[in-house]
Amino acid sequence: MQPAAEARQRIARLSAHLNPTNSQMEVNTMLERVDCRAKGGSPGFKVAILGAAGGIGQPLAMLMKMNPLVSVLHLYDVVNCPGVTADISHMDTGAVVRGFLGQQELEAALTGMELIIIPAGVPRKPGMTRDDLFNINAGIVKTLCEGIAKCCPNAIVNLISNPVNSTVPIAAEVFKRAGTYDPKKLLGVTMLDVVRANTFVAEVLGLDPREVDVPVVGGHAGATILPLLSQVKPPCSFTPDETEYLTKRIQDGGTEVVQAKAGAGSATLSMAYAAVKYADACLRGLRGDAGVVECAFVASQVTELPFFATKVRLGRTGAEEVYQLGPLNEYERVGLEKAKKELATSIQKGISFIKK
Ligand SMILES: NC(=O)c1ccc[n+]([C@@H]2O[C@H](COP(=O)([O-])OP(=O)(O)OC[C@H]3O[C@@H](n4cnc5c(N)ncnc54)[C@H](O)[C@@H]3O)[C@@H](O)[C@H]2O)c1
Ligand SMILES: O=C(O)C[C@H](O)C(=O)O
Repeated sequence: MQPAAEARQRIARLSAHLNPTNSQMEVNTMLERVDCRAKGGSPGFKVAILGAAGGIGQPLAMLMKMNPLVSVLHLYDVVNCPGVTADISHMDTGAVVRGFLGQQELEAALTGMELIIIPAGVPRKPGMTRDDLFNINAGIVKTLCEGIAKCCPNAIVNLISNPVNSTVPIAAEVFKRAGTYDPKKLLGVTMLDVVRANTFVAEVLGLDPREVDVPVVGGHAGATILPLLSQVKPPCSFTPDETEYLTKRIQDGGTEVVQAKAGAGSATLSMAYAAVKYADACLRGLRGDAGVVECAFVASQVTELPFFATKVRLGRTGAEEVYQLGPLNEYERVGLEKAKKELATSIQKGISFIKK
């Protein structure tokens, strides 16, 4: 018997006898991985990037092609995707890359995928807020999520397109309408706020940023970005001036890049880095690794708002545990009230866009 056929039989036997709680879907996923290995691809997960030819999409595609947890990488965009795909596909890493161009190929891009990363949409120019992107990006996210609901309803979705505070509620409403909504699987990516917070705090403390862990909660726009400097690891303290400087710099990190790029877009390279850091955490969770915890904007009961960013534990089914805020100091309590006010409006705007 061929090794692949043997492995298929072994998985089918083992999952039936050893772990009867495995769903048929989980067994199928394991079998697909064996098939992929038999065809020369690496074992791992199937990942699609929607908006793969853009400023974030291209470096994100490159970094995901380098990720050993990825076996199949689908790149989808409405322009320039064949070139990006040809380029990335020459990298001698394990993942098999396929490109998909235009709405007519969206379903093929999505079918069978386990993780979908969405950086599709327009970026800011100087003078704009993230909310100014709503009119264009809301429709893009709606269309892509309708495709996900139809073709890969069980996939984990990492949503990057701005304004995240509204696009996540839009995606949730699309999935609810389609009857496929699983709150654990819809994750708004706020990792760049954490990456920036770690960097800026490390600068002030004179530490290596890799040793620093700053929880950033709330949402992903201006005052809704709330770094919890009282909970920084390793434990440390800041003067009121340092707290004010760091909080403002973290909240305005996106604008700092938009202004420096002077009309040529917003953060792309640091965002691709943050997106891969986050996607890798999701894949480790899917693989069953224990203790994978990162911040994300998710369906939440931590506050009275339906969505909120906090630390979440990522597991086989997505965001399996949403952590509470922990003790806040007075500065953070004031920041939280301000964040919640702005967030409530942005969340409602997203929900109304679908319900109108
Ligand atoms: N969450 C975050 O922390 C964060 C950080 C940076 C940027 N962003 C957001 O990410 C988005 C993308 O930024 P960028 O710099 O890559 O922009 P970009 O314009 O360089 O790239 C966007 C890509 O999306 C594609 N696209 C447009 N409509 C599409 C559709 N219907 N289907 C598939 N692809 C489509 C475009 O063709 C383009 O290639 C923006 O909304 C930006 O604000 C979010
Ligand atoms: O600032 C932006 O518009 C892009 C992104 O949200 C960021 O934080 O860099």
